This record gives sequence, C-alpha cells and structure tokens, in this order.
Amino acid sequence: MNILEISKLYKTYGDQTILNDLSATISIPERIALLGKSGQGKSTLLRILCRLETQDLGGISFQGRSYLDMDVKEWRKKISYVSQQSYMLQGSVEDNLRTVSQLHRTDFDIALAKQLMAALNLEHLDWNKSSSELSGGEKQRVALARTLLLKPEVILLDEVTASLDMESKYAVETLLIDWQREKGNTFIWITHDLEQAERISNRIWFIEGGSLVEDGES
Ligand SMILES: Nc1ncnc2c1ncn2[C@@H]1O[C@H](COP(=O)(O)OP(=O)(O)OP(=O)(O)O)[C@@H](O)[C@H]1O
Repeated sequence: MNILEISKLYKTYGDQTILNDLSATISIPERIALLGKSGQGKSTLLRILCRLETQDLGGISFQGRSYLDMDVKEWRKKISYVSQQSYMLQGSVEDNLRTVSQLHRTDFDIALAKQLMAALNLEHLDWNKSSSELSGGEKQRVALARTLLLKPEVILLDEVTASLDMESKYAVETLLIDWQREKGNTFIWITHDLEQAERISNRIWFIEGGSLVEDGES
C-alpha cells in the first residue's frame, strides 16, 4: 500500500473556502505538477500534506496509516515541504545542511551533500558563509539540498525555481527528475509554467474552486 491518500479535505479561512472536498490518491513513485491560478489553494494543500497547517475536515493517510497515528516529526521526515520563500536557519551553509541529520539523528552524508550542491550549480559556494548572506536563488537551492538529504518519500515543492535563472532552473529540474527515478520517490511540484509542468511530470493536477478539476497523465 505505497500510497498517500487524501480524503475529502476541507479548509476555510474566515468565509473563504480554500479546499472543498478535495480527494486524491498519490502513488509512490510519481511526479505530479500542480497548476492553478493564484490564490486557489495550492500552497495550502501542500502545507496541509506536510502538516504545517491543519484541515478543517477530511483525512490524510500514508501507506495505510492515518496522519493522526504518526507524530509530526516522523511524518515530515517522510513527507517534506520546500517552500517558495526558502527558510534558512541561522548560521552557515554547512549548519543548514547538517541540521536535517541532527534533527533526525542520522549521520550527515557529506559526500551526498557535496554531490547535491554540485548538481545545483553551487559547487563553489563557501560552506562557511552565513546563510543570511546568500542570494534568494542560493537560499532556495540550499533549502532544496537540505530537504533531499532527508531522502523523503514524498517531496512537496512550492515554486522552487521561481527565483532562479534558466541555467539553475534546468539544473534543479534535472536533479529532481534523476533523483526521483533513482530513489523511486514522489514529488508534487507547484508551478505556474505549463512547459515546466510538462517537462517534469507524469501527472498534472489543475486546482480550481478548492477541487482538482483536472487530473491526468502528462
Ligand atoms: N494563514 C492564512 N490566513 C488567511 N488566509 C490565508 C492564509 N493562507 C492562505 N490564505 C488565503 O488562502 C488563499 C489560498 O492561498 P494559497 O497560498 O494556498 O494559494 P496558491 O494557489 O498557492 O497561490 P499562489 O499561486 O499565488 O502562490 C489565498 O486567498 C490566501 O490569501
């Protein structure tokens, strides 16, 4: 039962309905592009899936286990979110990369970290540099490497190439597709770029009015 199941999710903010009876079954592995106009609840859906927010009604289960039966830390190790505004911890680049293993008490895989940084066109970035001194695009890619080091089974990507130049954008796409094929994980990737959606996905979702109005192969 290698699936993430979303069942009848409802979410409102005040009198605004953001998710309205949204259900879906997500296989692992799978590559999903999530499209939809601004303000349609894409980020809200991903934030609920990694339990940064709570739905008003409905359930989520992963490999047959309800989200209610798994503690948040264990859940987020399996289902991780990379936000649009990349969140950096205080300290150096290396501190940021190491955090994940410290948090989850696993060994820091320095070889993998170097490999990821190189694949993200960051091989020349000084690991002693303070995270506050990084550019937006550097922060975004360090945040991505930090998440991949956790090897989540489901990676939730919120417009992660939005602040990148073309070369870095393609580097991120290549890395995530190669990683997905090799590890057999799933990603759900929010993008406003239809061409990118077609390049990166095998399944496309279109969200509108709080529901998935399209769900098909790409
Ligand atoms: N914490 C919150 N409190 C109140 N309203 C919120 C909150 N978070 C999101 N919203 C509202 O919910 C709606 C959906 O927001 P969300 O960020 O999920 O949309 P989105 O589809 O990801 O948009 P975009 O493509 O612009 O990133 C928006 O109208 C937003 O203003």
